[in-house]
Amino acid sequence: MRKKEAHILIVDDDEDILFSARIWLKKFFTEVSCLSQPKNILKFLAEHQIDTVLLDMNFRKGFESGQDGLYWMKEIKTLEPQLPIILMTAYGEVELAVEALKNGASDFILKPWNNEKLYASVNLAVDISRKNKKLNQWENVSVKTNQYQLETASFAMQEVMDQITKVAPTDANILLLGENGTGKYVLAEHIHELSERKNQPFVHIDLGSLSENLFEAELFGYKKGAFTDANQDYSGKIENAQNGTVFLDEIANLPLHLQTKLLSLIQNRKLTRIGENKERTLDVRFIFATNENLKKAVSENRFRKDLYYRINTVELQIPSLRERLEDIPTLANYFLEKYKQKYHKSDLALNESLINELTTYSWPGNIRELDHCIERSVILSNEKNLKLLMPQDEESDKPIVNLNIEEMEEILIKKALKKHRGNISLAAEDLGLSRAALYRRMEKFEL
Ligand SMILES: Nc1ncnc2c1ncn2[C@@H]1O[C@H](COP(=O)(O)OP(=O)(O)OP(=O)(O)O)[C@@H](O)[C@H]1O
Repeated sequence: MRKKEAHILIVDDDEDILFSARIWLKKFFTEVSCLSQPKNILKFLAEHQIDTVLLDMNFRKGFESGQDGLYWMKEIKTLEPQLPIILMTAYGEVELAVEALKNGASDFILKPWNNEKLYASVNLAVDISRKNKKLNQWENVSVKTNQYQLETASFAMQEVMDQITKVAPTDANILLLGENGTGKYVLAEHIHELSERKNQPFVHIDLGSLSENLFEAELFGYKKGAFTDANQDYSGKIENAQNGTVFLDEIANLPLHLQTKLLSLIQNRKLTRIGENKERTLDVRFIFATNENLKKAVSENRFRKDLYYRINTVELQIPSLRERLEDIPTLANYFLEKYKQKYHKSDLALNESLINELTTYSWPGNIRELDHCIERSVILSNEKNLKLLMPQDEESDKPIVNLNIEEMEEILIKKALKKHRGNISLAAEDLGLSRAALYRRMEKFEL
């Protein structure tokens, strides 16, 4: 079995526990570190990218109240609020478990543990940690890509992957075009991993999920006093990617005046923070993405032509899922395996008729929608039989080729909004879109 790229930290004063947990977890995860003294946790976290912490609750003999563990958990949460922490104790009290979970523990394990359960708990925490890192768009994220299914049987996708292999090791700017959920982020991260910059930061900046008035400060940084709220010097996200890769997502959302500033930055490789005269030399590789038609944006003067030609040194069109139907079985099985493990339903399987059902749907939300569909189906199926819960779509049995995608998108969005009584978050989740992406579409269809 291929090990998952993740760094697990175990903190316990019992060397035997450290030894046996490490041996077991090393089978599944690439890196497992141990600390016997909790006072060293914060320094360790500051120096390493950790995905999950396994933390003992009692470090002092005679003090078995669990308060030590709760104290250290709070300390960790102050430094890294989203880092999943699994607490361990030999004293199985329900109250303690409840208190730990209430205080933000992602799970609670009793010693001596069952190895399978320990693995399942850590594995789930690692997945959550990755999700958090991705959601936290403004943090430096350095997760590896082997948690994805990148092999493809589709000719169109093979072409994309071939080009990626060629261009990834260079510093060429790359523009990834494709609908929402086609895997542009996944591919950007893959490109970074194939490049010489792989051990440097990979910084994802999503211009679709940020308010426009934060763009400049967040991208370029500022000097203390540059504007009312600038209480201290602040390095922008682009600067934070020094020596690494910046993935600038939803680039079409960048307003014209910042397009000019970005163009100058890409051309001159010099960055000036807001309110500063000093130029800082920048060494980063840029990857851009959008689901908009940039050529159209250029023709409508919403996007600078010179910037467009600067960012599309290599332009890759990522096919939608309905254009790569041959990948649906592999992707669906990949997600099924993931969720079988997560929800402890090892007997579920996809048969031919279920695969057929999957391939006759049009997947407007692409891989993200397929992912959610399989997760929902696993959760709601009984232990033995997988029942597919396809996205609600009366149109799904019509031949795909004759359908107008735009119209279908609109129908689906209306349905999702109706189903969830206008709740944007739930509708977006159901559709496999981000909230920002759903808002953009609602604007487009004037809903
Ligand atoms: N090759 C893949 N293997 C496994 N999961 C994938 C793959 N490609 C995409 N996914 C999953 O599908 C979802 C959408 O992928 P991603 O965020 O990369 O798409 P995107 O094109 O950047 O979407 P958006 O434009 O909405 O931001 C994610 O949950 C991602 O993990």
